[in-house]
Amino acid sequence: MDSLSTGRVADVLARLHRDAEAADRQLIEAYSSQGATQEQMIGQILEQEAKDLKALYGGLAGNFLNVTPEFGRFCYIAARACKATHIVEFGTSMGISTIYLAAALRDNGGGTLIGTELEPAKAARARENLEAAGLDDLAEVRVGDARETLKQVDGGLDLVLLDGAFSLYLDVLKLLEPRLKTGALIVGENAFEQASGYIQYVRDPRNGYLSQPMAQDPGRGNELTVVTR
Ligand SMILES: C[S@@+](CC[C@H](N)C(=O)[O-])C[C@H]1O[C@@H](n2cnc3c(N)ncnc32)[C@H](O)[C@@H]1O
Repeated sequence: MDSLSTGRVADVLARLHRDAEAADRQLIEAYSSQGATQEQMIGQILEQEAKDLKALYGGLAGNFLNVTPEFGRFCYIAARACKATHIVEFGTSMGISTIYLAAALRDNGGGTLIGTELEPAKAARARENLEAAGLDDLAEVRVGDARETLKQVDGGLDLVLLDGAFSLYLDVLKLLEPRLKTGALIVGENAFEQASGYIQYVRDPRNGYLSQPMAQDPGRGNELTVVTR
């Protein structure tokens, strides 16, 4: 049996998805009531990130902004399929995606996950949630800007999840690039074409990747990339 279907991990994830829905409801309603197109919303977020990224995410410190259960399961399946033992996650928040990925490490027989989160209070909650799920021995959550916290990462990465500030995906990828194994998977959530040049970079095969949008949740910027070099 896998850890997602039953037991402690399944219970903690069910509780966290409920908590997340309650905590983020107002924010989601506020965005949808603006009547803005998705393009406009992405544009607004990118503008805010460019102006003051720390203030933007500081203002969202009480929000989960989490992956959906379907996307979380996709991350688990991807990590199981490539028998991942070394994972990095950009954008840990309260640890929901971290739990899906750490559960895959556990079911793969062990490994290490490095997560990174700008907001100290969120990182602390992520650690508590990992502990509640019995996965804290597999995951380290680094506090601070990923452009600093991910400078020291060992090689041999099997999988990277990019789910932080939209405008930083290319910077974070470039930082991790020398540590990626051939065949490693990079899962991008909210990897939008108008942000950072990330999509253009990974879709150019000359850069050593093969990449395409995922069919899941179209419009949410889900991109699956494999390292081909
Ligand atoms: C979309 S949420 C991540 C959700 C999480 N992956 C989950 O499924 O529960 C993005 C997170 O990235 C964090 N973040 C934004 N910019 C960051 C940066 N430069 N370094 C580290 N974390 C950052 C934000 O504080 C926010 O909590």
